[in-house]
Amino acid sequence: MEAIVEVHNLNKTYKKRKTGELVHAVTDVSFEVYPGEILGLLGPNGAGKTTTIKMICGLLRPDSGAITIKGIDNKQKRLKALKHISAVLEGNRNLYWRLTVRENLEYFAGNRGESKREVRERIEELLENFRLKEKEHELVNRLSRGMQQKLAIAVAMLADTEVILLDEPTLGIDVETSYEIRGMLKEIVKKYSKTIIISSHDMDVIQDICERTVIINKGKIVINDRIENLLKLFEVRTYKLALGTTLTNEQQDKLIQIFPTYKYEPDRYQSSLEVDLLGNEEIYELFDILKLANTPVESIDREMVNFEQIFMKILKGEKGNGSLAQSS
Ligand SMILES: Nc1ncnc2c1ncn2[C@@H]1O[C@H](COP(=O)(O)OP(=O)(O)OP(=O)(O)O)[C@@H](O)[C@H]1O
Repeated sequence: MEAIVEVHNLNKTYKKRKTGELVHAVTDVSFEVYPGEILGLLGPNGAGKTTTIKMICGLLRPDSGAITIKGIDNKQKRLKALKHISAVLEGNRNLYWRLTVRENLEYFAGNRGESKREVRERIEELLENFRLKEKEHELVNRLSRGMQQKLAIAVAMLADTEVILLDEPTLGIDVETSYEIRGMLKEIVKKYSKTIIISSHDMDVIQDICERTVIINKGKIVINDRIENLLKLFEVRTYKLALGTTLTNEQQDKLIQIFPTYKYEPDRYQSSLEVDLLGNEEIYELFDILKLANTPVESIDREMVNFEQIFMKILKGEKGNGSLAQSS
């Protein structure tokens, strides 16, 4: 499948106004986005997500590198390329605060050359899809942040572009509306065959709605992979065991060889032992060690690693189990 957005070796440096110091906001960033995909740009604050999004939607000029949208270079044929993209940027909701929900939709639909009936139908559909119908006559400045964000996305949908860029769409929004927006985005992609690039520092949001994520840290891509693969790559299970007695020195020597990160708290009546296991085989090695002194196991609890822990490991530069993470 051909990519709909291609980003090649982007670089952007800012100069701090006060000190003149250079900030390398984006360094050699390359990735592709495929039609129908929701791609997550994930990274901590200051990672370079907004800068990347602004370069893709033509609001910032890269120092070097290229961006193509549907094969059109956005430097050489800027307007033609940008016709395929709409964006909702964080903190800048592109809405008229003194107009109502419906009036905003009517205003932004106004200059698209559609007939009045077509415009009315589109607006009705968006009001329904974004569950804004009951607030259609409310002034935007009276709406909650979550409602404003839903309207901003609905306005972006009016342009009917294939690609939609969303910068931190759930930031500062209550949990319920955040879930509602996530659900809507999934629906939009399916129903209207859209491609979405979404930036967030929230692992939960990315894991919930994206199939693939590009993780950025300090302006550089550290990983570009399917979330499912990342979960497999870092599949570590922590086993917590309650033991009926203490471990012998020989058992502890063996443990440190096989499970270097193990945690042990001895207690005459009930000791606790925590080990991280990568593969299924290792559990047998653990039982072999316990058998050496016939240590009774009173209970076992298992915890799976979650995407948030994986994200932290990736930021710390860990490579996962066995196969190396790719970074392009
Ligand atoms: N106009 C600017 N002038 C100077 N430095 C800037 C400017 N805009 C961004 N930066 C710096 O560039 C780096 C990347 O910022 P960017 O906003 O792209 O990151 P981000 O991942 O979107 O983070 P956040 O979630 O905090 O917005 C940061 O160190 C930021 O301080």
